[in-house]
This record gives sequence, C-alpha cells and structure tokens, in this order.
Amino acid sequence: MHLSSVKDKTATAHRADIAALNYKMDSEPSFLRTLFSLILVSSLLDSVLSEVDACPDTKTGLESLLPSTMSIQNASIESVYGIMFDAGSTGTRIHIYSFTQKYSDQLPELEREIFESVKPGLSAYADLPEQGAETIRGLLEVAKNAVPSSHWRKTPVVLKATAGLRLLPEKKALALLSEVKDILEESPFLVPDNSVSIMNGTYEGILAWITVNFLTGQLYSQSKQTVGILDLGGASTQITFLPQSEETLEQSPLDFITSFKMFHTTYKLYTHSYLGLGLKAARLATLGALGTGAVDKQVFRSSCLPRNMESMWQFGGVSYRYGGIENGESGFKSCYAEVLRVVAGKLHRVDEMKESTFYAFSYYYDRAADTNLIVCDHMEGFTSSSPFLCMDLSYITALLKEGFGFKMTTPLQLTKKVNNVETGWSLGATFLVLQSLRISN
Ligand SMILES: Nc1nc2c(ncn2[C@@H]2O[C@H](COP(=O)(O)OP(=O)(O)O)[C@@H](O)[C@H]2O)c(=O)[nH]1
Ligand SMILES: [Ca+2]
Repeated sequence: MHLSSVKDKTATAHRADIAALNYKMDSEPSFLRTLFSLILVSSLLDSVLSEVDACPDTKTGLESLLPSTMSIQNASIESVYGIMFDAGSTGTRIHIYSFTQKYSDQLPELEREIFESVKPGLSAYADLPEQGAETIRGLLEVAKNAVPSSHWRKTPVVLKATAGLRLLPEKKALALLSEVKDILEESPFLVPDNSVSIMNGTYEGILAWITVNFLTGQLYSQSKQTVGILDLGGASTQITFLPQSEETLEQSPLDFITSFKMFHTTYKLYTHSYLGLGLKAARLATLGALGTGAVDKQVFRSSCLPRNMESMWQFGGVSYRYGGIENGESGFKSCYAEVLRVVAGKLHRVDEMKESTFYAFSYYYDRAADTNLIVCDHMEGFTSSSPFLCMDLSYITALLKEGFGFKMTTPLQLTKKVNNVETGWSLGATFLVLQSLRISN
C-alpha cells in the first residue's frame, strides 16, 4: 500500500496535517484497501508558496492573470476582488477572493478567500425559480461585508451552474438563471456579460486542475510535475490530468483532449466530465430510480441499505422513497455487485492514469471524512443520519477501481483545501473572469 502526502510532492509546502483514515479492518478487505490507500490531507498547508517564478507575459491566455505567488501579508496595497458563485447540484457556494497588487507592473497575489454556502442547490427549485434565486441574496450579503464598499462597482460577480442544472429541462434551468441574473443586477457589484451560465463540463475539469496546480505551486515550478484532479460532485464527476505519454493522447477520444497555453507552456490536458455519475445521481441509478421522476408510492430498494429501513430522500427537487431488502440480501458483497452495474462500461481508461498523482476532493473527501468505520456488514447499527454511507463508499470504490481502473497502490490525495483555499474549479474560473475584464495585469 502506498501512502504519500502533499508535502512529498510540494517542495514549497512546509507543513501538511495528515490524518490517515481509521477503518475497521473486519469489513470486506478489498473495499478497505482501496479506501485505505486514500490519504486525508485534512486541509491546511498553512505555509505559503514562495519564491515562485513569475512570468508576466501579457500576450497569452491565462498566464497574464495568474497571481505570481500566494502570500498572506497585510495588504495596505491596492486590492482586487472577484466573486464566484458555484451553483452545484447539492448546494450553492460563494467564493470571494481578494488579490493584492503591490506594484502596477507586477502580477496580483492571491491574498485570501472567504467562503459560504447554502443548501439545497438551485436545481431543487426547478418549479420555483424566484424562490431559488432568493437563496443568492443572502450570499451576496456575505460579499458586501467582505468587499469594501469603495470596491463594489469594480468587483465582478459571476455564477456558474454545474450538473444539477445541466440535468434539468432547459426551460426550467433558463428560468432559474434568469431570476438569478436579476438578483445579481440588483447588487452593487459589477455584473459582466454572460455572468450567469451553465458551465461546460470540460471547463469544470480544466479550471479545477488550474486551481489545484496553482495552489500546490506546480504551475510555477520548472519541473512541471503537475497533479491530476478527481472531483466527485452530486450529479457529475470529472477527471483531468496532464498526459506524459503519446499513447494516452493517441488512445483518447478527441473530445477528451484540450489544449491551452499558460506560462509559456502549452498544456494538452486529458479531461472529461461524466454526467450522471456524481454520487447522488449514482444513488438513483443504484436504486433503479434514475429517470423515473416523482413515482408516487414506489419504494426503491437496495442491498446497500439496512434491511428494515424505509425512508424518503430528495434530489433535484424530486422525492424518492427508498429502503433495504427485507429478508433479502444485504452487505458489502451484494451492494458492490449493485454499484458495479452503475459504472460498468461507462468510463474511458488509459494506462497512464494508474501511475499518475491525483488530488481527489468534493465527495471523495466528504464521504471519507464521514467514515470512521465501514459498516456495510454491520448496517443494522446504522442511524438514520447516514443511511447511504455503505452505498456511497461502495460506489466510490467501484468508480475508482472498476471505472477509472486505479490500482490499489495508486496514491490519491484527499483534500478539501490547499493553503487554506478551497479546491475546486472556482479559483480557476475567477482567473478567467479577471482576465477577460482586464482587471488584473
Ligand atoms: N473542497 C470543496 N468541496 C466542495 C466545494 N464546493 C462543493 N464541494 C463539494 O462538492 C460536493 C457536491 O457536489 P456539487 O458541486 O453539489 O455537485 P455537482 O454539481 O455535480 O458538481 C460535496 O462533496 C461538496 O462538499 C468547495 O468549494 N470545496
Ligand atoms: Ca461541483
């Protein structure tokens, strides 16, 4: 079993708080081994990335806006702010970034992030767009407190929705976005054109890759030892990495490879977003409830749930009745067979992935952090607070192992934050907005 930490990979990081997950070893061994090979980087690399090589070339793409270094310094210097809403399938989050610009001829530095979230996500308001958009208002108040009023007018605010809205009928999604746009326009912030949209899945992966490799210092290092990212959302999941072998480029479908230029380097990334393979969509698929809509009295059953359980669950504004199989199968073996059917044949694989380093976040992190004991074979002891734990962990195992084809030995870094900044696509997306508005150099 191979365990590694962020510290090993990041020369400029000084400290990583690492907590290996504590699993009970009497459950199914293969299940445990996969999960045990994940490390919980419990968040804080509290050091700063320093002395990085800033290449202020304003001619090309993203390089012109990436902050040259991360620093937590007192900033009496001119500040630049950017507000990004992540309208995810399970919740809406606001990220308020502040950057400082020390000298007008230098690139700005990322100073800090303020983060707040609300649940459920916009897609839960599919039939109540006005009410859904109201959830944005409270988050905008957070932004008003975080950004000095003298900067409101020049601070861009953007909302990007992901798989929850992608899965809604177009008319309903557009109605929600239109209400949201009205609320942003009532705010004192700068609302650029196309400020409210559904983001393409390819961007989701690329922007998260930029965020993570920026935060870990890889975009500045000479060695360009970038790391891949695995994001497991509620409705979709993304994989993005920089292929090293020609074989990978040749063997991948054309739409899995995207090129862009940054820091005098052209990156040719492998990226794909699998719609419907997010954790919550996978629950529906496992239960056989995908695409059934609001089915009144039907109870969807699974051996991944405690035998005597029966309850209700909501996703995307639809309520589902679900339960265990009374007097029937239960436990890891049968559960794993069920989730395998959800991933079988759905994912593209390349050999190189097995040898690469990946940062895994979102539900990969959340569900692992929820897990002190693996209890698929002891489900009767479950409380109703987490009835889906066995199903979710079985799905994550199946997705990584049988879906993407990772080996037991592939090290995956589970992380929520790097340098106290949330991992995810939001920071990368904010760089793009600042660049398009020429707010940064
Ligand atoms: N680390 C991190 N996780 C996040 C952030 N925002 C959402 N998540 C996680 O993303 C998962 C939910 O996915 P979501 O974005 O709602 O669904 P999607 O629309 O399918 O991507 C949960 O595990 C959240 O905790 C963030 O800013 N940072
Ligand atoms: Ca997401």
